[in-house]
Amino acid sequence: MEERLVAGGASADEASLEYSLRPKVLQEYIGQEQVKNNLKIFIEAAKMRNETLDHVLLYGPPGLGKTTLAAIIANEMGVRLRTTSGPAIERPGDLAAILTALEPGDVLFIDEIHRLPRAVEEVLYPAMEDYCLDIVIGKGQTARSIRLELPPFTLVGATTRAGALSAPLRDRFGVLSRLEYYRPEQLAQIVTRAASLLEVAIEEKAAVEIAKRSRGTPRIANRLLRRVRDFAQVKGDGTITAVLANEALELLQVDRLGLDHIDHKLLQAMIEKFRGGPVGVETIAATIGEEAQTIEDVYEPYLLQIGFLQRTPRGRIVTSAAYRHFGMEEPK
Ligand SMILES: Nc1ncnc2c1ncn2[C@@H]1O[C@H](COP(=O)(O)OP(=O)(O)OP(=O)(O)O)[C@@H](O)[C@H]1O
Ligand SMILES: [Mg+2]
Repeated sequence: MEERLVAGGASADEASLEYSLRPKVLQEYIGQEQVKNNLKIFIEAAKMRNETLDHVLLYGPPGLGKTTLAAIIANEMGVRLRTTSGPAIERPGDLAAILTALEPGDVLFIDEIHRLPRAVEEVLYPAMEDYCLDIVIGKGQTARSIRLELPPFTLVGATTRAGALSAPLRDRFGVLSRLEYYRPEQLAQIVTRAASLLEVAIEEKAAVEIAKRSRGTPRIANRLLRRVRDFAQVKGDGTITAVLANEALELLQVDRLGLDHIDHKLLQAMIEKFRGGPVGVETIAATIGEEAQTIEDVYEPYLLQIGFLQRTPRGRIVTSAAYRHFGMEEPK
């Protein structure tokens, strides 16, 4: 897969910068009103009762703020955050080590929780339900199981693929929160906030322009902002004006809906080779030389979201809106 400016996932060198732009409290977290309001109530109630917060599952596309929210939850609860991820926990023993090191009330954040091995998942069930750990000691005839008490803790799981989570695991979360793509006006607010943290002046119209091209995703908004800032520093006096923003985004080849050359390639292949479909994902994948899974997980969600693609039992269809965007005639 090639590197994309409008990819939802984080690039390798982005982590530390993202960290500095992360809101630390719910109040600073823009958008996702429903998720925020729910969490606010659960957090307040748990604090009033002096209990740990119920386990929380955060799911939604990459870059929408799951990791950010996990840190906010720990912060608002006034407890420590321990972070790990599904692929990092290979054996039940790895999880046991993490769980027994927790202190009462801690938030344990497991990113990409759908990638936990099944054997590890099974250790997690009683830990989530009863704060205990069943471990087997010895082998064969002499093997026996002992039960270890754990401190009460809150598990916050994050996943981009809620469907890939097993039902028993999903059922053990008390709070399930789905993050939605952000509206342009919310993204403009996020851009303005990030600009002030980066200490760069930006015109409101420029923030709106960046927001429109950010595919509903704060991570992309912040990334475009940094690229436009570089441009404004070199070409202007440092202030990001609407004119400079537009010029930069044009050069970066992100169109006014945030589509890049990969989206264009995919849609155009469907239009030119298959008269706009219906065409199966496997066939599209073979045509543009990509994995079907990548198309489903990475390329397609935003195109479906803005109504440029439609999913049907017979395959994907390019919609009239997409034809209009490219200024192309739709076949009868
Ligand atoms: N609601 C928000 N308000 C302001 N900034 C946000 C918000 N949500 C996300 N961001 C910004 O977007 C960036 C990406 O967010 P985050 O890393 O939390 O996404 P994620 O959902 O965990 O992505 P992934 O699925 O790749 O792990 C962060 O640096 C943060 O600054
Ligand atoms: Mg994350």
